[in-house]
Amino acid sequence: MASASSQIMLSCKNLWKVFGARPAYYFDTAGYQIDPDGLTARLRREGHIPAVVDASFDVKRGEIFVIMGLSGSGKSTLVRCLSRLLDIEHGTMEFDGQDLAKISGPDLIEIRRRKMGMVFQSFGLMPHLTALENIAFPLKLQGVARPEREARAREMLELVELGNRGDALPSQLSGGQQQRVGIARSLSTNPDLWFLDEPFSALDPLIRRQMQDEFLRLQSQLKKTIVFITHDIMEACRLADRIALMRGGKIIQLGTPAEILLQPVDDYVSDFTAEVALTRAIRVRDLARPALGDLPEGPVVPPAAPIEVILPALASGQRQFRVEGDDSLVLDATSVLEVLKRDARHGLGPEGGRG
Ligand SMILES: Nc1ncnc2c1ncn2[C@@H]1O[C@H](COP(=O)(O)OP(=O)(O)OP(=O)(O)O)[C@@H](O)[C@H]1O
Repeated sequence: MASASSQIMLSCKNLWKVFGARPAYYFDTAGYQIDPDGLTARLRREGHIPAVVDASFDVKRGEIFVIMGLSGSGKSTLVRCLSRLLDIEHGTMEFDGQDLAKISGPDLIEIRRRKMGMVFQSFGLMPHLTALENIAFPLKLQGVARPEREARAREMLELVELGNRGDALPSQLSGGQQQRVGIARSLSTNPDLWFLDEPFSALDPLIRRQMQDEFLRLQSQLKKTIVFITHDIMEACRLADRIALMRGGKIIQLGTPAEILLQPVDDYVSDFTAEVALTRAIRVRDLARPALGDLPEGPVVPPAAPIEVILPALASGQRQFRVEGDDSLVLDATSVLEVLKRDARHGLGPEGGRG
């Protein structure tokens, strides 16, 4: 079995990023124990912006790790630190056995070019290059020969289902198509760590939803390690394996979507999640419990299905459900009813829910 550490691709401890006149001043005393709340207050008092405050987390191999928070909470700054577009003031970021914070010069360029992929909200395509040329561009920077990079770019175009639009310029493509090109470009170098900063925010809601489905389809094939930023809780709950919720530079809760939705750490988090219809966002496996004694007769439900799928059976009196593929689990009507009650309190019925 793989060791726990090999399942972690990026391990961050006590990261700080501060904007202002002399941020380093506050961190350069060896051996001094930082009091995060005290230091944050002092930084603010003294005209600095603590944009990332003492952030610690691990990103596991193959997971979609979503960083979520309102505007100004520090999401982009954190990801810019992870990709080393910004230098941190304090902390460690272990990636591939090295402290990313300590790498510089050509080694850093190499890591960014070969091991990291990035997609931004503003698609960032070069307007005078075709879709195919845009996708091949990072490989050109790596010195890959033309036939090889074009073959790879064609493969990536197929992957994002734009195989017939390789010759189009960005201006000839829709927003969703441009973002597909951006995604294909960032994947052309086969990165180990894939950063996406609000990649679908500029798209209208319908296209956005399609792109989310597309993204999940891609991920089920590619199994990349992904850090995905969004300010949209619904998007976070749809896509994330785990969510880090930021406020004022701090990670205030880190957990699976179900943990964040069902066990919010405080009122801020529960307000943040109030408009998510749990019957859609919570899955059968989130509420299933170990079966005690004989398994119930009755319907078998897929573990990944949203619990709304069992509502018709619940309405016709079914009280227990078996979980497909795992005979040790059952789902009880009582736990589902709790979720229904919470949705009703927030005006989110099974039909009217927005999640
Ligand atoms: N280059 C900079 N100089 C000074 N302050 C900055 C700089 N970049 C970001 N900030 C500040 O840091 C804080 C965090 O900003 P950041 O852009 O990371 O937030 P965000 O959560 O990504 O917001 P949004 O969703 O609006 O992009 C904000 O107070 C912002 O004003």
